[in-house]
Amino acid sequence: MRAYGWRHRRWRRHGQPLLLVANEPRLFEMVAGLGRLVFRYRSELAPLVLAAILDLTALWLHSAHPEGWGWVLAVTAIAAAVAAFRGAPWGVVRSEDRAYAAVATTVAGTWLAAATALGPGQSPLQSLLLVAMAAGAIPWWSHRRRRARVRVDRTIQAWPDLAEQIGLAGSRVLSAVVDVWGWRARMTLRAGQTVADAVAQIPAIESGLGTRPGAVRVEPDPAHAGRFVMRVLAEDPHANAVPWRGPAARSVADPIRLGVFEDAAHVAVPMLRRHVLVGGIAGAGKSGILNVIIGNLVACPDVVLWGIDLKGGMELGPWAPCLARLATTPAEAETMLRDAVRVLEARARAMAESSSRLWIPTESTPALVIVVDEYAELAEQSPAAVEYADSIARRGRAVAETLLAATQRPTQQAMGRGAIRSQMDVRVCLRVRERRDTDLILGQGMVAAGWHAHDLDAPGKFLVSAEGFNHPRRARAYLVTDDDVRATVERYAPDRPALDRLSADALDDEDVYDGVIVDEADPEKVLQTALNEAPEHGLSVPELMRMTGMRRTWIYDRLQAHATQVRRGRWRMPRDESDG
Ligand SMILES: Nc1ncnc2c1ncn2[C@@H]1O[C@H](COP(=O)(O)OP(=O)(O)OP(=O)(O)O)[C@@H](O)[C@H]1O
Repeated sequence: MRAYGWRHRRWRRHGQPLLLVANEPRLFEMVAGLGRLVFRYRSELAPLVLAAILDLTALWLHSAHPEGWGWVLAVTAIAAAVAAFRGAPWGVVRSEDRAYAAVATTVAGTWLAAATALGPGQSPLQSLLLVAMAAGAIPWWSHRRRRARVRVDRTIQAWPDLAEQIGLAGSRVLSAVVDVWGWRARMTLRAGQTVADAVAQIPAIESGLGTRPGAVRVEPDPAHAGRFVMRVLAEDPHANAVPWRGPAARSVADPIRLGVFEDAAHVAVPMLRRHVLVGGIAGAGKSGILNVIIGNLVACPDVVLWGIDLKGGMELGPWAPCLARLATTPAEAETMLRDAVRVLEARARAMAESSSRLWIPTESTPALVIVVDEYAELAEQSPAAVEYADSIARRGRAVAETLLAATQRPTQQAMGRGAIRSQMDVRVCLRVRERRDTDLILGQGMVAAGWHAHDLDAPGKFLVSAEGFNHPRRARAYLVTDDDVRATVERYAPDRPALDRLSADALDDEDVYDGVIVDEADPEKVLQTALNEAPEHGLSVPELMRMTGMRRTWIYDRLQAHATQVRRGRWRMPRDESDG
C-alpha cells in the first residue's frame, strides 16, 4: 500500500490537477534521495566536489580575468603557509595533517593559477586535475580520524531512532568529539531519567551502536543529574600492559600513581592517613597493585614499611631489604601488629601531651605503613593479630599508622569479626567473579551504581573508590616486573629510614626479636647477640640501628667483617658461627 504524505493532502485541498503530479513524486523522491545520499557521503565525496569547484572557478576566472593568475598564486602561497603553520582554516593540529593541508592547498592553487591563465580545457590540465585529485583522495579516504568523525556524525544523526530502540527515548546528544581511542559524547536524558537508567542500558547501547561488548562507558555529569558522558572505545586503551616508570612519590604525603585511566590520565591516589583495601580474584593483580604502592613508598624517606606475608614471604620477600620488618608466620604477624599498636599508643600519648592532633610524617618522625598480603589468611590463622589490626584501622590515621591489605573476597569472615572493612578509605577492586563481590570490596550498592568489576577482563585492570574518585572509571595498574623490584630495592634499600626514637622505645625488644635479650650498655654485644639470634630471613640495617642505637656506617663496618647477607639488605651470623 502506498503512503500518502503532506504534499498529497495539500494538493487535494488546493485542487492540484492529478495529471501534473503523476510522475513528480517519483522524480522528487529520486532527487531528494540523491541529495540525502550526497549529504550522507559528503566527506567521502569531498575530493570530487573540490575538483569540480576548481574546474568551474577556473572556467570563470579564465573567461573574466585571465591575467589574474598571479593573484591566485599569491593567495595560494599565503593559504598554504597558514595551513602549514596554524592548521587554519581546517582546524587541524597534528603536524601530518597540517602538512597534508598545505600540500593540497599548494597543488590545488597552482593548478587553478595555470587553468586561469591557459583555460581549464588546455591539455593536459584536465588529466593533471584527475591525477592530483586521485593522489589527494587516497590519504583523505583512508584517514582514520576522518572516518571516525564521519561515523560519529552518522551515529548522532541516527541517535533519536536508536534511543527509542534501546530504551532511552528522549535522550539527546549535546556534543561529541573524536579522540585517540574512539569518541565521547555529552548526552542529556529525558526529564525523569537518571544516569542509572543509562548504566542499565549499556549492553543495549553497545548492541545499538554495533560496537564490541565492553566498548561503552557511561560517566555521570557531576553538574547535572540528567546528563552523562558516553565514551565509546573503538580500541581498548588497556589492551597492553602499562610499564612502570619507577617511583614518582617522594613523600608519603604525595598521591601514589597506581596506573592509568582509559583517557591516559594518571590514577594518583592520596594514601597518607588512609587505610587501603585491594580485592580481586586470584591472578587479578593484587600483588601487582601492592608492588606499585610499595615501589613508590620505598622512595619516600618519611615512611617506614612493615610487611606481613603468610605465603612464606613469596610476595613481599623481594622487597625485604626495604621493609623494616617482615613477618612470614602467624606468630610474627601477631607480634608485629601488637608492636604497631604500641607505637600507635606511644604516639597518641605524646601527641596528647603536646596537644597536637596529627602526627606529621617527616624523615625523623616517619609514618608507618603495614602491608598485609592475603589478609584472609591472617584472619584465619591468627585471630589475635586481627584484634590488633582492628585497633590500628580504627585509631591509626591521626598517628600516621595505616594498613594496606590485599585479599580475594573481603567477607566479614575473611576480614575477621571487627570493623576493619568499614575503616578502609581507599578501595581498589580488581576483577571479581561475581557481581556481589564488587559490593563486598567497594561497598553496598556499588554494582547498581555502575561499578562493574566483573566486566574487567585482564589482570591489573581495576576500579578505585576513594575520596575524589567517585565514578566507576576503569584503570590499569602499572606492571612492576621482577627486574623493576630488584632495581628499586637496590636503589632505595640503603636509605630506608628507621622508626623515630619515641616509636622505637615503645617496642619491647625482647618480644620483637623472638627472645633476643640485649644488653643496652654495649652496642657491640647487642649487635653480636641480635645477629646470632636473627630469624632465618635475617635483620635489616634499620632494625640493627634501632637495637644498637648506633649509626649506619658503624653497623655496616661490623656486618662486612662478621655477618652474611641472607637476602639483599638482611643480615645474620653464618649458621656455623651462630650455632657455636
Ligand atoms: N598491571 C598489570 N598489567 C599486566 N599484567 C599484570 C598486571 N598485574 C598483574 N599482571 C599479571 O597477572 C599475573 C597475576 O598477578 P598477581 O600475582 O599480582 O595476582 P594476584 O591477584 O596477587 O594473584 P594471587 O591471589 O594468586 O596472589 C602476574 O603474573 C602478571 O603477569
